[in-house]
Amino acid sequence: MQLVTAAEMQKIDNYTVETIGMPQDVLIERAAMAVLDVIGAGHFNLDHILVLAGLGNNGADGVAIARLLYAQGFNVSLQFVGNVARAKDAVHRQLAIIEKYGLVRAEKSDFNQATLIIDAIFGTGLNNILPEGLQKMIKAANHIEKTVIAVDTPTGIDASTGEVRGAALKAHTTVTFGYNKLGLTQKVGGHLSGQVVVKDIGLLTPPDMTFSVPERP
Ligand SMILES: NC(=O)C1=CN([C@@H]2O[C@H](COP(=O)(O)OP(=O)(O)OC[C@H]3O[C@@H](n4cnc5c(N)ncnc54)[C@H](OP(=O)(O)O)[C@@H]3O)[C@@H](O)[C@H]2O)[C@H](O)CC1
Ligand SMILES: [K+]
Repeated sequence: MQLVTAAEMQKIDNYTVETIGMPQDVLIERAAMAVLDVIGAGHFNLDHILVLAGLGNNGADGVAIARLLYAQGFNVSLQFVGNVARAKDAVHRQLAIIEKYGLVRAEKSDFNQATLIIDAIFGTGLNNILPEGLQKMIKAANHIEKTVIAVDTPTGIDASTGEVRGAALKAHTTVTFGYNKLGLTQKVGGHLSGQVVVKDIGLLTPPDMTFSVPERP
């Protein structure tokens, strides 16, 4: 099995989008469908699903996941985490679509109501310690031991090293795309990621790609 760092995954993402020409929104849709596959295959309590979406492409995955769940009739709440004005274009495109679906973003969600939390706040683009407010929210969520499915990486875990950036949301399951991330197998990331499911979403690896981690059997 090949493990990758965040930078290597970014290179693969960019190659697939820029060189191969695969639209980013297609990858985001396939990522969302991959998470629904895992939800469908699991024994999760789906009575009230809370999706936490951030301002990067991880958040775009989360908004797409909320849309797919809503379209299937699930009781799903979507809470945006961060300043939506600073969100990436892919997130704005997904938010515009869910408005047409009639799914209204929740301003403030009560974690206690949720039976399942989908963590789509930060993924491989995490590049700094988490803001204080988010650290507090994560510690509170960990304290009530809600079932969490992490999208690509548990928020707060550095995908390359497994270190915690201030706080990290403990996941029951992590659905990661393309390749398993080194940070999900070591340090705190190795403990907080729960069961890691690697899903193919159509990412192509550059032919001249070199990996910093030797492939494991
Ligand atoms: N790229 C693709 O084709 C696909 C990506 N997938 C998903 O995308 C994420 C990676 O997306 P990216 O936008 O690079 O990163 P994140 O979503 O993790 O978010 C990073 C953004 O958040 C800001 N940021 C980072 N760290 C912090 C922090 N500690 N505090 C506050 N804000 C932070 C950062 O902003 P900067 O201005 O600092 O750069 C980013 O905007 C990947 O994990 C997948 O889930 C698709 O699934 C497949 C296609
Ligand atoms: K995440």
